[in-house]
Amino acid sequence: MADVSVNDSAAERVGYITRVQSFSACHRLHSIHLSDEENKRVYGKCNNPNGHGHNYKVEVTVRGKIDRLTGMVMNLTDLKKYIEDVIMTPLDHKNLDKDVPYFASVVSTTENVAVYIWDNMVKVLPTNLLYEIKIHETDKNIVVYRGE
Ligand SMILES: Nc1nc2c(c(=O)[nH]1)N=C([C@H](O)[C@H](O)COP(=O)(O)OP(=O)(O)OP(=O)(O)O)CN2
Ligand SMILES: [Zn+2]
Repeated sequence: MADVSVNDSAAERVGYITRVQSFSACHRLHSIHLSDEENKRVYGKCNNPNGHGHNYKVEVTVRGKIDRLTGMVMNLTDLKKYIEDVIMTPLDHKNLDKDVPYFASVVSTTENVAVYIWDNMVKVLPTNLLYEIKIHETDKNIVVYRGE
């Protein structure tokens, strides 16, 4: 009798799975490549030396074959652990510009936060699995990075 517990379709199925994680951090938009005047003009209120905070919401999406035996693209419990190591430990309740060495020379826009998370997530995930980092900086400001 056929084993009905596995997906025995001949076609290979590809799935996208996402885990959402929130973290809180403060920052100031300030580029070391611009003068003080240019920084004020480009970043406006976000260049205020006192900085400001966000409750960031990050969506980490992986894309891959749905394993016929396990029924998973990858185990979400493993993804949760990677997110803890790559996002929560270095970024949560931190001053991005002062506490995260990467942002000493890279301006902490949400685009660059997404690149930072991407670059560190690809180091720990199985090859070619990471598909997208989406960050909700505020309810209205959303950034997507796909490694391009
Ligand atoms: N391309 C980018 N532009 C801006 C970024 C960024 O990361 N990438 N960041 C900021 C500021 O840091 C700040 O987050 C924006 O704050 P604000 O405009 O106040 O946010 P809202 O749009 O949600 O505020 P509302 O006043 O409710 O519209 C600026 N630009
Ligand atoms: Zn900001």
